[in-house]
Amino acid sequence: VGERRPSQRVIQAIDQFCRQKEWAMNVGDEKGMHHVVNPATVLELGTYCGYSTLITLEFNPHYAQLLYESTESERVHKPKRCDVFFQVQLVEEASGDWIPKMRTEFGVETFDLVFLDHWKDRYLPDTKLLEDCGLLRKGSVLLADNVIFPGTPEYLEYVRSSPQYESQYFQSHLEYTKVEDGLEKSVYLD
Ligand SMILES: CCc1ncnc2c1ncn2[C@@H]1O[C@H](/C=C/CNC(=O)c2cc(-c3ccc(F)cc3)cc(O)c2O)[C@@H](O)[C@H]1O
Ligand SMILES: [Mg+2]
Repeated sequence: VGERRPSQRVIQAIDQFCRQKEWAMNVGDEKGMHHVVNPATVLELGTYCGYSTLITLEFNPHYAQLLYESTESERVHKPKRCDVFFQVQLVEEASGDWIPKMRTEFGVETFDLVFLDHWKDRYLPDTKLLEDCGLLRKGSVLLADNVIFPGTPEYLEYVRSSPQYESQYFQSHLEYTKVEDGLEKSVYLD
């Protein structure tokens, strides 16, 4: 998705390294989102090392630098209005601070897909923030990693009990392991 994200060879190298040498918290090659959605405007919460990305929010400068190096994406501090399709836009800020600015700074009306993979206790507050900022539309998809392990119980309870979402669990395994984990896909019904 987008010619600027790390090449498939980089992804394969990351997977091989994490399987054979040192585990890391990438969504991984088994869970991956390719079989779940086909988005246009994507927000990722928690870049980590840029394994999966389009507009991505990352507040740790070390991880942000990793993405710049691996995708030549421009260092975005004051992002101009831009066509977010097929571009990597990294915002080195906390999601809670920047979600309210998405429309004015990026000209984003609504997101087709939000991939939640940052601190697990931020999934629910950031989802509510996206709703309050009007950044979700009928059909927007929230895709959440780690809903079983490490687990996001409050978020899961919310999207599964709220009449505003149609939720579906895609069972898989914690990246590079045999531990159960999975992705929760929640479609916003508005
Ligand atoms: C403040 C809001 C906010 N704004 C912007 N950036 C933010 C942010 N909050 C966090 N970040 C950045 O996102 C990334 C964090 C990701 C957090 N992910 C897991 O904790 C995780 C853990 C396991 C696991 C743990 C323990 C085990 F034993 C096994 C597996 C497995 C997984 O797949 C996991 O995703 C880092 O780059 C943060 O700098
Ligand atoms: Mg994860």
